[in-house]
Amino acid sequence: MIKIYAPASIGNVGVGFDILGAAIIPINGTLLGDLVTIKPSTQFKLVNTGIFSNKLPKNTNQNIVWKCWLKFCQIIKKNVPVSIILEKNMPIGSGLGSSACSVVATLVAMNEFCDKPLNSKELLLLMGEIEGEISGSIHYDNVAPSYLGGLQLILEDSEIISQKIPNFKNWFWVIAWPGINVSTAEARDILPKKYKKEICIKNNRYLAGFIHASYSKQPHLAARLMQDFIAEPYRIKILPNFLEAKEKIKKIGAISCGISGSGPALFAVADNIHIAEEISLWLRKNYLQNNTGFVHICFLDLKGVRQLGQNNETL
Ligand SMILES: Nc1ncnc2c1ncn2[C@@H]1O[C@H](COP(=O)(O)OP(=O)(O)O)[C@@H](O)[C@H]1O
Ligand SMILES: N[C@@H](CCOP(=O)(O)O)C(=O)O
Repeated sequence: MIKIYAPASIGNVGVGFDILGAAIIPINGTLLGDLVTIKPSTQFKLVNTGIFSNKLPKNTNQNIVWKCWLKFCQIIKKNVPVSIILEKNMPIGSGLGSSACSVVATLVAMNEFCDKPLNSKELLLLMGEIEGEISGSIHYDNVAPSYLGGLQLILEDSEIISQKIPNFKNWFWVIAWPGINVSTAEARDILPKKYKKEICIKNNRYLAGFIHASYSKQPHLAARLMQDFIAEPYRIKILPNFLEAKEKIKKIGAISCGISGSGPALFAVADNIHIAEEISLWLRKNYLQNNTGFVHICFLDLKGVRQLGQNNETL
């Protein structure tokens, strides 16, 4: 039996549309991501469990887990009959890389189960391809951090797809999902096809500055540069409470705040636990729209995908 956990992630991280992604884990150590368990079987079987399993497509052939299994078998040119349990703990269309969690956990589990026929670059390419089929275009900013951990800079170079960059150890990442869903494909569709030269230059300057500040250990500069000129101005119209919340969170003391992925989740960064707790409390009272919503204070998850034992301890 192989049991794999893939963590939730924050796509874009404000300044890096489709270029930066961060894997996260609540500071209390609870797992925030999907779990996939694979056992040998005589034919393909998929059982969905977990709090958000009732939101998955009813038809197995529409579950990404099935798509991952099929593509994996096609690539290795072998039919591998398995029984899969998907523990769907991440809400779909939340802005926390829910589909990426399922894709990463399934492909890593299949690869382990088959004694690693694919190397990590081949696996990541496949993860990006499947994520692209769901959201309309390939973007690695959820699958790369969920797979590799930490804060990932997507390079898509001929040799290297993504690399980890330094992070600030005292940053607390508060994430809030209000309990409603936004389709990533739709939130990508509303973005302009073209941007003005000034916006491109400004965006390049801020992103380059953020990477520089991360390497030269300047947290306040890094936080100031975490601004989104590409997606946020267009997505706020589908996230009616976001701007108000951002203003309030900044007043409480967040050093940065933005839309997580394509929303509706948001993230805020605080450089001390007291401010993080105050932000978390305010979000719980004011940003959640129903009792399925949640708020977590997180660290970056530096490990990324991992194998778990029977009792969910990391192996
Ligand atoms: N295992 C799965 N996890 C998440 N989404 C899935 C899964 N299987 C199928 N889907 C479908 O894929 C789409 C994912 O939507 P998307 O908005 O991209 O979610 P997210 O932003 O949370 O990754 C939805 O239409 C959903 O029904
Ligand atoms: N860069 C993507 C990230 C989407 O993340 P998700 O968690 O909303 O799927 C985008 O902004 O479209």
